[in-house]
Amino acid sequence: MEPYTITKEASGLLIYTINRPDKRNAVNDEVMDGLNKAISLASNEDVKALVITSTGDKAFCSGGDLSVFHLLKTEEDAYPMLSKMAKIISKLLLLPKPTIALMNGSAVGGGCEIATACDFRLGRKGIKAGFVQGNLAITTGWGGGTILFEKFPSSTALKILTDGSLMDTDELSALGYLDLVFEGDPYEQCVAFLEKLLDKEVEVLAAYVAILRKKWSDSSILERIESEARNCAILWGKEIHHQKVEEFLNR
Ligand SMILES: CC[C@H](C(=O)O)C(=O)SCCNC(=O)CCNC(=O)[C@H](O)C(C)(C)COP(=O)(O)OP(=O)(O)OC[C@H]1O[C@@H](n2cnc3c(N)ncnc32)[C@H](O)[C@@H]1OP(=O)(O)O
Repeated sequence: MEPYTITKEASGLLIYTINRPDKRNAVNDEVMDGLNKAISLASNEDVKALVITSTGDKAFCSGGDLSVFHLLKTEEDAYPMLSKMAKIISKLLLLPKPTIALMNGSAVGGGCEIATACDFRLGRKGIKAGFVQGNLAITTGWGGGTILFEKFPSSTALKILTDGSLMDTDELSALGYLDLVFEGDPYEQCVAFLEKLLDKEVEVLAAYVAILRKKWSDSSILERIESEARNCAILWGKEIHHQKVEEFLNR
């Protein structure tokens, strides 16, 4: 089974689908590489927006693949993986096209980091989402914390990160984290949400998005994201993190 698919729709949408439902659509190196490829393809002039979603209805993305990444023991082991995905999420954040996280299932850990980097988040009724990294004695490491502080009031972002809890769609909507809570077919709901956007010329969409991207590219956000990855790597190398991951894997 392919770990991801990339499809171009006649509507102008480019759809990146994580296809690892047996692992709750956890991110491994192949998923990272696929996302990087989709982001590059989204720059093509016939693409109006990039949608990130996944297979099944249990999980949008459960973050880093713990069955693989738990083998990374030291800061030096972990940093290359964290920095690789942080660079991809930075590229997603600054993509000169609108981006949509179509959350067909729960988003946990790095799954929330991917969703937070998108311009819009559409969540299926009944899903949950949470930045659980703190429960694993690490922080976000792919840029999600930096971006959350960029997009939300600092007290809201700090509460979400330090709580580390899974929030339901009512809580996520109250925080302004979800732009739509939907029922029914995710793709149909996504197209309906984007109906007016998809009716605009790609140059108009790109020009509006450029205003937003410039705000970030003028700041030091890329350096701040890299610093987040480095600090996460330091925590990653500590024994308490490995104990917490073992607890999950042996639950
Ligand atoms: C890498 C760092 C990155 C970062 O932010 O920097 C991170 O993402 S750190 C956070 C890593 N993610 C997690 O801690 C989430 C772990 N998963 C869960 O909490 C749950 O699985 C959940 C809530 C996503 C779904 O719960 P549900 O009850 O629906 O499913 P199960 O827990 O029974 O899991 C089913 C199946 O999937 C495997 N699985 C789930 N998540 C992961 C994962 N992140 N990596 C690898 N495998 C995962 C789980 O082991 C089960 O497999 P099975 O073989 O059936 O035991």
